[in-house]
Amino acid sequence: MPPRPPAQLTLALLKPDLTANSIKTAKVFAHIQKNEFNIVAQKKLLWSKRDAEAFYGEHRGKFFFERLCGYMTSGHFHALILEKPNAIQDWRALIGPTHPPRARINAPSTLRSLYGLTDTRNSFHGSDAVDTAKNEIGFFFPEFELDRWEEEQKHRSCVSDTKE
Ligand SMILES: Nc1nc2c(ncn2[C@@H]2O[C@H](COP(=O)(O)OP(=O)(O)OP(=O)(O)O)[C@@H](O)[C@H]2O)c(=O)[nH]1
Ligand SMILES: Nc1ncnc2c1ncn2[C@@H]1O[C@H](COP(=O)(O)OP(=O)(O)O)[C@@H](O)[C@H]1O
Ligand SMILES: [Mg+2]
Repeated sequence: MPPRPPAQLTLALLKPDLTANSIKTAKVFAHIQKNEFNIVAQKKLLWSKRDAEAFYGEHRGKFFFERLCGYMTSGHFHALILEKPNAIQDWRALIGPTHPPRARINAPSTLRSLYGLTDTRNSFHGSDAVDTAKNEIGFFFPEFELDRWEEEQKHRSCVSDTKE
């Protein structure tokens, strides 16, 4: 049996438009389970404008920054830590390209094509790299012990290696 690739964590958001619709939210959690993501932690929260501007600081000054912050403070939303091998890449692939109208043409089975409304109101977020994921997990889950999780991964891979 080939050794199981190491697990990875990513930060996922189900944005306010989606979270406001409990039927669509339930369908998205079913997609998460079907795609074998383990939900390591989750919380439902409401952002202040300050929170939104801090999280999306890389986009300050872009034409859509104000509408993005307005959107992200328009209601409660779910933040999740998802775990699986290649979690970052797999979650980005599942949610699809940033702009739902284009996703409906180029990536019709992705979550943003299925549930996204407009370029800004695209219903999902996923960390775009390992360092981003680490920062974003710390932003939403400062209480999560990332170092301890990484130690546990090392231990799991040692145990599975000795079983080979
Ligand atoms: N490059 C550029 N694109 C723009 C600008 N204004 C709007 N857009 C794009 O056109 C899309 C639709 O613009 P709007 O009609 O204002 O926004 P909307 O349809 O309410 O959709 P969102 O605001 O994106 O939720 C935006 O999502 C942007 O992608 C702009 O000033 N410059
Ligand atoms: N051209 C755009 N027009 C409207 N909103 C945008 C545009 N580009 C990005 N956004 C909004 O800003 C968020 C962050 O942008 P970005 O990091 O580039 O995309 P992603 O969320 O796919 O990583 C997007 O999820 C979307 O809500
Ligand atoms: Mg991004």
